[in-house]
Amino acid sequence: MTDAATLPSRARRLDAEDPLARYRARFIGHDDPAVPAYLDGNSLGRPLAASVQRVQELMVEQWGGRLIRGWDEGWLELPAQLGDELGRTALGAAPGQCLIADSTTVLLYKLIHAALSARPGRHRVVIDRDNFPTDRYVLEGIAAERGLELDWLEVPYDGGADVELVRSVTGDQTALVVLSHVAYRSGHLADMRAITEAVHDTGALVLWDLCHSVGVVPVELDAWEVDLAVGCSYKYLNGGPGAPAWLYVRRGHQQLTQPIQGWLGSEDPFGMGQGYSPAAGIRRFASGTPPIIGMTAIADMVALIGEAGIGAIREKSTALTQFALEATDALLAPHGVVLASPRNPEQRGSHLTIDHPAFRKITARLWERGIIPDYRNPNGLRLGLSPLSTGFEEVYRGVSAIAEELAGD
Ligand SMILES: Cc1ncc(COP(=O)(O)O)c(C=O)c1O
Ligand SMILES: Nc1ccccc1C(=O)C[C@H](N)C(=O)O
Repeated sequence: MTDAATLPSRARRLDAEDPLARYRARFIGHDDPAVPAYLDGNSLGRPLAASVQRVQELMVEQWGGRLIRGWDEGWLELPAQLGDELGRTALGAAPGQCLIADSTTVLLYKLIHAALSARPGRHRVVIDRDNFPTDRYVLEGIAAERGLELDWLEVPYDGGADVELVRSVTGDQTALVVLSHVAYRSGHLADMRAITEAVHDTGALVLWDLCHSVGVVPVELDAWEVDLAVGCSYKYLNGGPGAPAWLYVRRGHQQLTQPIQGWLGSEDPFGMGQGYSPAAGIRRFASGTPPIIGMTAIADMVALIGEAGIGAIREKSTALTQFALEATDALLAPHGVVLASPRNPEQRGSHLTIDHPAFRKITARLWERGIIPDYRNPNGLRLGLSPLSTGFEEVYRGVSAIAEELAGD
């Protein structure tokens, strides 16, 4: 049992010994006294200072200077180029399988349809009950549209999908399974490799949502034979509010087609001919004009992930959530706070959810103090710890402020 009195000195020591600590200074606002603890990097990551310059260059030199010529001079290739970089640094994906585009919601729509068309004789789809709302809503909509049956995976409140659960709801009628790698609420980290294999044993495809794991949990999409994946870029990829999402389509599935038949996914966009014919390769999963400004900051974070190394990032992420857990046990459990995330660090991503009936009320007071966790209905606070921008003392300041607010409640 951690002694509460030792937490501040332990936090200082962990910061002093942290091999990634020097990267914190690269983020805007990391030392802002008005925000003593930013614990919401899993909703919106901080901006990198490098991105200010990159956006400025884009606007002044490329956009302002080159004008429409910019499209011929590289913009059109950026979604696939940046996708390749992301694949290399964070996803274990060889080039030609990732693309930056649209939002996660739209990519889910495209890839669910694409996958279902690959399994025409099967009429059941699976998703977990606690998946992020957009994943559930999109799948529910498509199931209704295509006359499919939905099988719900009932996951434990403080856990998530595992192989046994997946096996219990899949069979020879299952066309597709849609799961999150790290659960948005509990933070549970699914065994992507084993579950993908179990789904394949039934002949179905699997679509993984990596919103809460990309950039913090290493994955090997190629080696684990993942079919399809999507993720956003505004959490641990620090792309900024509304930055575009990304998709992965395994090379062997790139004969699939998607339903939003836009000109930039066609074989010859500037031929502007009659009738849609999809491009070869990953580009067929694009639809409209790529958001060039919106994807600019992602490039800086992808480069930083490459520099720091995804393995080292995962180590710090685990150390941060472990320290947050110890601080929670020591400072918050006495107030009746309950952990709603896995205790085993191997089974969780980079955030913890903790529950208490007073959390709805005290969140506003915390935000006013610049202590910024996320509130999640009905009783949850999420502590999202972004390994390259969050420090251990920052975690301590956050958890002790929560304890103060609970004590004063
Ligand atoms: C697991 C997951 N999927 C999807 C989304 C959101 O999708 P979109 O970027 O389309 O809003 C989020 C968070 O916003 C998420 O956590
Ligand atoms: N995109 C957002 C826009 C506004 C507020 C929050 C978000 C989030 O990303 C929420 C996050 N996906 C979650 O797991 O709760």
